[in-house]
Amino acid sequence: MNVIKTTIDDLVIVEPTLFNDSRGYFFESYNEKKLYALGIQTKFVQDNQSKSCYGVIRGLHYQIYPHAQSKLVRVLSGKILDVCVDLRENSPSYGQHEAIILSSENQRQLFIPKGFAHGFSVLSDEAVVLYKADEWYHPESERGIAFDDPSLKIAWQVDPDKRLVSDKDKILPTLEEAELNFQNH
Ligand SMILES: Cc1cn([C@H]2C[C@H](O)[C@@H](COP(=O)(O)OP(=O)(O)O[C@H]3O[C@H](C)C(=O)[C@H](O)[C@H]3O)O2)c(=O)[nH]c1=O
Repeated sequence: MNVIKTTIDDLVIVEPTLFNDSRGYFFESYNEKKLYALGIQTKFVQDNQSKSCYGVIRGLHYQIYPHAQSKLVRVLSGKILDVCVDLRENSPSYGQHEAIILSSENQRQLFIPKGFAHGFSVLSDEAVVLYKADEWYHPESERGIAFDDPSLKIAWQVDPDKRLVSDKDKILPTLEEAELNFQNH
């Protein structure tokens, strides 16, 4: 297992070690001790899983303090473009985003610290996404930013005619309008 830095501090790709043989493959999909040794010292408390068809865009979502969540995202089947927007106050990359391909082919995982809005688009016919969170779901603290906020310039890589977004996500505010309030007081 190793980590790969991205263009945004603290947002890292986790690459598990795969053991391939004539039967198929095996890998440790989660190992708290090895993640700690790699600097991801997070105690996760909840697993989420969603299935989506091609063209779905979920996000951009986050929970505000004190329920802000770190996440560890992976793809059980299919392929997604995982997008994280840095909302951390005073971050040199505030408002910037990373877009990373996660798939059941590359078996890459993405560690997303607190302070990011998270979303993904589905690039395969279907994708099943599993992600761990280090804070429980707290609906009153849920916030979001419009996936198509022009200031973010996110290229979701899906056919606009086949885009499928929830009614809730269609009316999210832009980054400029959003309530942030992540900071650890
Ligand atoms: C997030 C969540 C949702 N729910 C319920 C609430 C709704 O009745 C139903 C679907 O929720 P929602 O439409 O918010 O699901 P997504 O659009 O996939 O939301 C997720 O999308 C992006 C990619 C994220 O990173 C977030 O973790 C999460 O917000 O599940 C729960 O019961 N527990 C939960 O932790």
